[in-house]
Amino acid sequence: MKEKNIKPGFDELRYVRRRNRGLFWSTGVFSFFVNMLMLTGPLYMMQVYDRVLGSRSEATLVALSLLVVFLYGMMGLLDYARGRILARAGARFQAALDQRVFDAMIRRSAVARDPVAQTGLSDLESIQRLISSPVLGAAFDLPWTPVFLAGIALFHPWLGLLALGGGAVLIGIALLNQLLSRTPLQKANMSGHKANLMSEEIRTEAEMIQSMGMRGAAFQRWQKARTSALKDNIAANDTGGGFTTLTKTLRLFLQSAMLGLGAYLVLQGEMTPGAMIAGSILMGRALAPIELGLGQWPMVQRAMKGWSNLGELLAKVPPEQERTALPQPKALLEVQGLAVVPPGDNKAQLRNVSFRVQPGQAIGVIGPSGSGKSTLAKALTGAWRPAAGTVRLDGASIDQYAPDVLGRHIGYLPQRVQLFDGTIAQNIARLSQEPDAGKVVAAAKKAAAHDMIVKLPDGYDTAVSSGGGRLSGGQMQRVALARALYDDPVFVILDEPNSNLDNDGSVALNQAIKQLKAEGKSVMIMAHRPAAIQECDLLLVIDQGVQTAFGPKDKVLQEMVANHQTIRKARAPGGVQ
Ligand SMILES: Nc1ncnc2c1ncn2[C@@H]1O[C@H](COP(=O)(O)OP(=O)(O)OP(=O)(O)O)[C@@H](O)[C@H]1O
Repeated sequence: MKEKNIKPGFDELRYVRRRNRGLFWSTGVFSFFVNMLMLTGPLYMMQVYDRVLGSRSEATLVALSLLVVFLYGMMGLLDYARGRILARAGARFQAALDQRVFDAMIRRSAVARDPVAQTGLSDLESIQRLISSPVLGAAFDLPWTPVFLAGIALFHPWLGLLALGGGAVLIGIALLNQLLSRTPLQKANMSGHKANLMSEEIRTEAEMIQSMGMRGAAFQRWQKARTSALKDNIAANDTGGGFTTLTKTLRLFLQSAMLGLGAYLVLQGEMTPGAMIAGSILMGRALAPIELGLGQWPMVQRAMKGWSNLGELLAKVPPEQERTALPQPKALLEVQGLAVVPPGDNKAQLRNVSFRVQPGQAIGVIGPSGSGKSTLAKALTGAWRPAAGTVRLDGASIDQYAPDVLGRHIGYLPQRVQLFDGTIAQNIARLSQEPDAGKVVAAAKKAAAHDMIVKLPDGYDTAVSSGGGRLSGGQMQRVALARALYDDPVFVILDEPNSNLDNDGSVALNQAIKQLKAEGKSVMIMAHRPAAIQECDLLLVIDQGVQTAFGPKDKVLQEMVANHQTIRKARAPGGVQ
């Protein structure tokens, strides 16, 4: 099958699995020889009991023993090689899909709150772990179970019957185990995942928890989640553990039963003692893969769930189409009839918004809290997809740009600034491992952050964390502004850019906006404070998700003042009620 004909979802997983076919075939061939060599033990026993002990020949014993050492050595080597092949098959499977799953997780999480998007990478890892584990080796051994059972029947039909009956009971137990332990295991996995997420959240918010005296409450919350995860885990263990013990006990019993029945047949003169011992060993070998699989069932179950989650996730998020590269756009933004529904919500928080920004213009977006300003910013950056209407940059709708390319054209300073673990330079260069120093410094200078950064002990190489590390709120905001201006975007969206800035910071910000305008770029500023819209030419007013005014700033402000006065007069004594 050609790569382009693959349907997104399970087909992609199967395709990658098929690409490992060569490795699986060699595992199969190795398994054939390993299982053939498994006969070494039983055959040796037969020879020792029936030949050596009968003939009392020490030379035969020595020769047989040397042969056995060689054969076991070969078996060990082949088994080891098989393990190495499977480890590589698992790693290859993961490497072939990690970028695709990573992208799908991010793209899905940006548009919906979907549980399958939360666990994508760990689902992929659970499949990799299963492929690399001895359980998959055991799966390759499983086809040999009936062969070994048939081999036992060759010693004596009664022994064969016992082996067959025992094998059937064990397979029945395995099926019952799958049926009964699936739900508890899935529940345990889910509650464990929830508890881990919570502890991660508590860890990242440690400072706030400490400063607000929330440690006890946070512990209780986490403890509740952990207790429920432990309870689910114990329930799953009780079910799975019961089956594992049952299998082990039954296997031991069957091996002894085989000896007992064998001894009876020897007494009847129907079999040799060597065959009796060999039958018992073969029985153990035949049932070993079932026992191993049952013991590791949580891993199998986790991988199966991972496979179904991943298939669902990839089906929901098809790979991105290759887009024809567009030339560097002009800073012309046109929004027409835009409506936005936030991910996980079913109500539009922004409706029928239309405006146009020309190169060299700055537009202010004002409106009360919760009116939809940040929602507009997220739609313009392409993070949230419009439910209706269009957003065009230089004539092309923004989905015609590859997301990474659009990210370079549109700089974005979010309302809630978050940095990433790394240096300031890496953060400004949007996580590039080898930041272009020239571009980083240029962006920092534009954002009036350069002087502040070089005053830090390690300058641009100062390590910061998601919460900012040693940076103050205002310093973080300046670094984030530099990040927004990195690589010369043509359109810059600043969501409450001066919320943490002092007077100097605000002046520097306005200077940066002026410079961007002079370069023919355009800027959008979401603001509460008048100082932030000083450099704006246009004003867009949003109230409860609806555009109530748009036009030149002074005209819109005059209208607002006039409306305000009309309302005041109307409310004043003698006014129209
Ligand atoms: N992820 C989300 N899921 C559901 N609703 C959301 C989400 N984000 C925002 N909203 C809702 O959308 C509406 C607009 O929120 P938005 O953040 O755009 O307001 P804003 O104008 O930026 O407010 P502020 O001035 O306080 O920053 C609010 O009612 C908010 O509850």
